[in-house]
Amino acid sequence: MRTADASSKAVEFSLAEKKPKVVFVLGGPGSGKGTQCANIVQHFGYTHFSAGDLLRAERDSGSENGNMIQNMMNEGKIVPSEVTIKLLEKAMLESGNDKFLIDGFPRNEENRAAFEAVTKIEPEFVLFFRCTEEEMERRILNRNQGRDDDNIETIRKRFKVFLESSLPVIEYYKAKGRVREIDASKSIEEVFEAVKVIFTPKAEEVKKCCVIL
Ligand SMILES: Nc1ncnc2c1ncn2[C@@H]1O[C@H](COP(=O)(O)OP(=O)(O)O)[C@@H](O)[C@H]1O
Ligand SMILES: Nc1ccn([C@@H]2O[C@H](COP(=O)(O)OP(=O)(O)O)[C@@H](O)[C@H]2O)c(=O)n1
Ligand SMILES: [Mg+2]
Repeated sequence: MRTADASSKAVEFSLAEKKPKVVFVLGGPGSGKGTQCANIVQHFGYTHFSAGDLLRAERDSGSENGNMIQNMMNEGKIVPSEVTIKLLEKAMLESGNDKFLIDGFPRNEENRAAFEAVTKIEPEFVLFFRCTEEEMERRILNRNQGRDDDNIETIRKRFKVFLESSLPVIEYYKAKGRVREIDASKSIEEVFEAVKVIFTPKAEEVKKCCVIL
């Protein structure tokens, strides 16, 4: 039997076997990724994994990587892919679902290339929440989740990492026609209206349209 602790070879085989559907959810810190993923889960049957949440849980579990993760997060830096991908694989394999929202990943080229090499999974599409820095900063400073990295000094570092390392990943998928971009500066409800259009199967849109007619 393949377990979560199985060798990476077996895990790779198992994920390839299951061929899960993956949507990457990207956007700057505070753009609303987690908020909208919770809405998508309720309406569209996906399972949501936030790379940041998985890393924080790993840090808090007393793992040998705990200090490294904490130090990277405090600097707004991106944890080596090996660590994050193992956590994502384990979570996906244990979930039993076959549709995943992967939030805050891939955050740099190393994340992207390593995930593809290890899992052989290509995302269905990339949901990109575009938001101004001014608005993201305001949201993070009001977030009140007790996160050490939600302070102005670290926020500025995270914005820089987003521009330098994460935007190129979005550009990579844009060139492949896989990015679905949303104006995330609007209210939570307005953003979700735009999200719903993207996740609603085309046939259902036609059905709705026919009922109205
Ligand atoms: N569209 C929005 N308008 C105003 N506040 C929002 C919006 N989306 C999310 N928020 C709030 O902003 C903060 C950051 O949202 P979050 O979903 O944690 O973003 P991310 O995961 O991208 O960092 C949270 O406190 C959330 O309640
Ligand atoms: N793929 C990822 C995602 C997050 N992280 C780390 O986790 C931190 C918080 O990520 P997050 O996704 O929870 O943050 P938000 O964008 O939700 O504010 C990042 O600043 C990184 O230090 C990472 O190293 N690699
Ligand atoms: Mg988040």
